[in-house]
Amino acid sequence: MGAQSGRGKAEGGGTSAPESLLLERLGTRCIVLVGMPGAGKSSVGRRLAKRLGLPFMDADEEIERAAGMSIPEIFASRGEVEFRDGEKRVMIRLLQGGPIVLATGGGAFMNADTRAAVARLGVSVWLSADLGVLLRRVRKRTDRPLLAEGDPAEKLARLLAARGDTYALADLTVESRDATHEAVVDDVLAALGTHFQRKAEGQASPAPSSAP
Ligand SMILES: Nc1ncnc2c1ncn2[C@@H]1O[C@H](COP(=O)(O)OP(=O)(O)O)[C@@H](O)[C@H]1O
Ligand SMILES: O=C(O)C1=C[C@@H](OP(=O)(O)O)[C@@H](O)[C@H](O)C1
Ligand SMILES: [Mg+2]
Repeated sequence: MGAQSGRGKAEGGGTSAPESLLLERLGTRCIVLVGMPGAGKSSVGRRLAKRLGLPFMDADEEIERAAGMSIPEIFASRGEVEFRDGEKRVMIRLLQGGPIVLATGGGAFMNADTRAAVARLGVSVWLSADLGVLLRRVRKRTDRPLLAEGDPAEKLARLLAARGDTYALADLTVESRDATHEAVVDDVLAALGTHFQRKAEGQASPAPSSAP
């Protein structure tokens, strides 16, 4: 047994010092991954959680579990409005269970109530990616109702144009580049580390004097 402690398990068993510090600074907040379909929220999120030794939750899976149906079935039988309603409820419930890594569905962060809950209970990370990368990735699966009909490239472009400014409200932006999942996990960890370090330094520095 090494001398290291904590929940995060680095390769080889222990917890690396930066990851322990990150967990300490995260406290009970959730790491919330937002962004377009194909950004890697689910697959990168799962690996990120493993690296930190945190539970991983995928809002889409929880919605499916609660409804007893797949997402395409929910869209087909109940419609998108009801899906979004359930999504908001599930997001707020999951956010209350931190610390976890939470992968959202691509539309979840568009809801203002959900964004307010994320701001209160989480640190949000926009996994951004260019359209070419997204398109290659979403072509691997056909269970996204919003991309099911018509030209997926055009649909993705329209979704990104409508949502990009809102995703940019996230606390952090990390490019979900065309590299391995683990490389993107490294980038997310680095961005979180810098974010918490800056916050810690901000709290430690004295208030600026208003004296002339
Ligand atoms: N960095 C990456 N490298 C290689 N493949 C990736 C990467 N990120 C995501 N993918 C793949 O792209 C597809 C969509 O990823 P997923 O995690 O489901 O995205 P999201 O949940 O954001 O829609 C999956 O097949 C996933 O393995
Ligand atoms: O962008 C969206 O509105 C959606 C994205 C999907 O999740 P992923 O982003 O994980 O594909 C899923 O929530 C649903 O099909 C709607
Ligand atoms: Mg997903």
